[in-house]
Amino acid sequence: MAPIRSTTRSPAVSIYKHDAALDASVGKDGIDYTRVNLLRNTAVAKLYEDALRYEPGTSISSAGALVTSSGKKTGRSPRDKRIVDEESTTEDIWWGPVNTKLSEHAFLINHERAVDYLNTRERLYVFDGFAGWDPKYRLKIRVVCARAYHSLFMHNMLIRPTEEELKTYGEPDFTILNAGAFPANRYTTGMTSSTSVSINFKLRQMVILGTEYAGEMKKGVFTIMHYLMPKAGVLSLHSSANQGLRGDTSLFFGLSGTGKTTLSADPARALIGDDEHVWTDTGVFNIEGGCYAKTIDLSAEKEPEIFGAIRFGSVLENVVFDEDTRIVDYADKSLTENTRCAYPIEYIPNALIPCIGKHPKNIVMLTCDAQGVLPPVSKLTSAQAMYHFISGYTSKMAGTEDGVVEPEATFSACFGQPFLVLHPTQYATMLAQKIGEHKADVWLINTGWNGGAYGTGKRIALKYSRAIVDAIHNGELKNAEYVTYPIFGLEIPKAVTGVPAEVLNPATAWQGTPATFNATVSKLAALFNKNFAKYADQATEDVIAAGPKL
Ligand SMILES: Nc1ncnc2c1ncn2[C@@H]1O[C@H](COP(=O)(O)OP(=O)(O)OP(=O)(O)O)[C@@H](O)[C@H]1O
Ligand SMILES: O=C([O-])CC(=O)C(=O)O
Ligand SMILES: [Ca+2]
Ligand SMILES: [Mn+2]
Repeated sequence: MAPIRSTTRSPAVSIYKHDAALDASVGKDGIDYTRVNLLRNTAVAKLYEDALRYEPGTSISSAGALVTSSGKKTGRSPRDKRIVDEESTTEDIWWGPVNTKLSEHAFLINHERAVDYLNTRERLYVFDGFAGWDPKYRLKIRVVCARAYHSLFMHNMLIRPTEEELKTYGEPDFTILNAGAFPANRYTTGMTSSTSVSINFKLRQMVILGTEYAGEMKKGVFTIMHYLMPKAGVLSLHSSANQGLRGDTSLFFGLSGTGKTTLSADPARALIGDDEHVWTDTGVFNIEGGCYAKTIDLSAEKEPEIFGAIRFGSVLENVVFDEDTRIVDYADKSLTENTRCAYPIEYIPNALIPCIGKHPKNIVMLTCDAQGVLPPVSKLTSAQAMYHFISGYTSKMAGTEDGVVEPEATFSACFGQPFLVLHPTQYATMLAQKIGEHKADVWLINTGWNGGAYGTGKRIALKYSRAIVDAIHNGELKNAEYVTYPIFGLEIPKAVTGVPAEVLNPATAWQGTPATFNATVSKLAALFNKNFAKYADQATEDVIAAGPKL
């Protein structure tokens, strides 16, 4: 294997300014690229063989997917995420709720720990890929890791280079050093546990210690894009996207578990991407080359596209299967509720490749309301759209984040607070401008509870949420009659084809007493108001007025 370091740099990246002096030092990322057993962009079959041979807990499912174990951590660890405080970015970063400072020195300690671990492995995997389908904004991402599982995961999730692109790849723009099987030193200044996920924008590196959950790499790339894209004047989004036959694009925003992946896989529409996009002056592009679907309770009947994407090449995490038949039991939550599958986007039959769409016509904000009081669908004014985007209300579902065991009301700005690098209002301002310019319609869909709160009511049927999405796409809802939902001031359609009318209004759907209903509405409205108070000094009058009125 030839050394993969070279001094050439492909011209694809125009938005990321490289400093020659800094590049020279970054080039020395500590990894010995001349070593033996350095496996770069290795064949999928070979990664299967290595994972099966060297990584305990690895199997092949009856469908041919690689079943892997992510070890102790089966979800992300947001409390262990750090961003390096250094002069070139410190003024830009939204320090506070999600971005915690790490000193440059502490980063170097973590970095050295990761490098020493990686360099002393028997085998080392390198995957060179891209983030971003639009060549103008594309980043070259290198992933260095010790597990074949992690390399295959990123092979699926990043955009896979052609042979030609690999030959001329040159230096990466960003490198992820994943030494997840090895812990951070808890006595390093700034560490609060043995898990550490840290990003250094100056050195263009991310270091992972003490967690083997593969989603950290994927969401690390997203965090990097959430910094670089707005700096380049374009808007990064925690959303899925698809496109109808007439080229009409829809975005589906939503926090984890709200239905981005599920609802964007639609046989009538081409899939642009399931989780991370960027809205530019020319349209929308996917950041990723693959999808990462939740598989809990997955069935071929309800989610045929996703079920069918689970085959040779897919990485299936933390699922339980029958010892004899190797058939996966998707209902089994014994390892985690956050069971997942990562597959290349082309495993979805109607994926749009390259994954670039036109300007969005419809924008859906997904929320999974475990209180059961937000309507299954409502049409938002532009002020309401801003209010709900900045609020980012949902109930965190069990599993995706370490420590969450049952639905928990949360406000996650821009429907993706854990991944924001700049202040939420910076993304919101860009979104408002784009919605106005392209006259997109905005909808709020509650894919959560209906008829009562978590514990008494139940989650709204997927077929109803799909019928609502269809009614948005075929124009039925744009021309529907609406009633105003009190307190929240939301416009609810009186009828939607395929959905029982009583389900559409939380008041008529409610199975409990009117008193518990009113109390639940008031409780949630108060939570909204309390949360929004922190943005009040930055929001305009009409946006503030778009919130609930108690
Ligand atoms: N009415 C519904 N609408 C959408 N999804 C539903 C509904 N009812 C149940 N579900 C389930 O909820 C889950 C939605 O998860 P999905 O993978 O789409 O989340 P996501 O928004 O893509 O999150 P992440 O950002 O973590 O990937 C799926 O397991 C799906 O089967
Ligand atoms: O990052 C993950 O593990 C999955 C995901 O997409 C999210 O949480 O938004
Ligand atoms: Ca998803
Ligand atoms: Mn996501």
